[in-house]
Amino acid sequence: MTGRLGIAISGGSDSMALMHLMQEAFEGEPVELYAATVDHGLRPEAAAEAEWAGRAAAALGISHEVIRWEDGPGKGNLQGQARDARYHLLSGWARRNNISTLCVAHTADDQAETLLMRMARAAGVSGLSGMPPRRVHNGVTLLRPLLEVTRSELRQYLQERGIEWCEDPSNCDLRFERVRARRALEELAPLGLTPTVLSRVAGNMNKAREALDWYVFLAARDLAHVQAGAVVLCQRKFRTLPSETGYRLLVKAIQWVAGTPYPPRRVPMEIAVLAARGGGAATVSGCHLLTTSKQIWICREAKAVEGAISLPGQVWDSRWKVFGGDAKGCVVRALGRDGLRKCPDWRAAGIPGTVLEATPAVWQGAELAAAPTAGLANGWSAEPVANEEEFFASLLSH
Ligand SMILES: Nc1ncnc2c1ncn2[C@@H]1O[C@H](COP(=O)(O)OP(=O)(O)OP(=O)(O)O)[C@@H](O)[C@H]1O
Repeated sequence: MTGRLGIAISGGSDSMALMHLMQEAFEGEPVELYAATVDHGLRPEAAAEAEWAGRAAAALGISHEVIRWEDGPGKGNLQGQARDARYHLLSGWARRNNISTLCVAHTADDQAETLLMRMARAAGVSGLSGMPPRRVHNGVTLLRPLLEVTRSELRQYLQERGIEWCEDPSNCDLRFERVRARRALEELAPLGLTPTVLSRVAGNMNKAREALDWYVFLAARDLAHVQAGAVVLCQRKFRTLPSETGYRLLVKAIQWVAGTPYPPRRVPMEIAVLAARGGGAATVSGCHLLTTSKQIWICREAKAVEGAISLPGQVWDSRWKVFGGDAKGCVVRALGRDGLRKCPDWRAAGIPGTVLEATPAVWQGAELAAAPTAGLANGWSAEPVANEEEFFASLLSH
């Protein structure tokens, strides 16, 4: 069976080299290569460069598509928006073409620049792991096979074969932090801080991160469970964890409860860790952290789910399914403080009121028809879409 591999080519030296290297590596193998270029429409020359990249692919017999960024950019960080759009468009293209793996041409130089920029933000082990060699984006596996190869090695390879590439003028624009980092690296090279060495540091950090994730997973197995869609930790055991393990466990719990791939910012997280250790409360990333005499609960923040509304049987807040009773004229909304007051038996389950307020209830206009999590089932059930095992599994994925 023939497999398909995608290559994201900008027309720059790195991705041109990647395309040629892959063409050489898979010559005669049952692998079909597909290339794509995103035309962001941000520079007048971009369309011509994308077409040029297409001709370069065609010359190697590789099918190529130009993908235009039709609906951007909006206000704010232009580079960030262009990058997010690029990954979104490329992964969409890959999915449409049954390409499960897409290669991008980040080099050791890119990795070193990333590391330097993250150091400037006082990054920890995860940040200093740099860009991962493999990650899944939007259901497509992104591979970075050139992370240990330098840009100058790739350019030498291209020059030796007389292969041309496009120079992107923004690579010299000192308004961009990445360009300034590149300049700084030239100064640092005499100290031995070369792209190769820094990308090796990222590799070492990546191994340390994997080890930490493993200990976080073991700790969670020992002291965490999932209840009413919230992550619940044993406070006594949590206090004995090394601070980095506890910090990472809370980050992952908050990400899981909030359903976001992005970790919360450092400062609110540090406040949350202090609250968890000291028996207090905190709000971070649309989640509420509260403590009872023996437990730490991480639940959805009531305010974050105030506007969430769905029909019975549909998924509510991307997290719950409510079903069972007579659905006529009913909608699913958060139980909220008002709803909780209408549930006389809510204390029986031993779940804090703040946690229950952010769980789903069935409403008929202003009337509470059912609140299955708060002891008022009336023939209805509420089940989280993701189970506890998925929380544990999320601790090992990044
Ligand atoms: N316009 C584009 N079309 C297709 N692929 C691109 C395009 N721009 C970049 N790429 C791919 O991404 C790789 C990295 O490029 P670049 O360093 O500009 O990316 P980035 O995505 O901004 O990096 P980062 O993720 O570090 O911000 C390129 O080598 C190429 O494989």
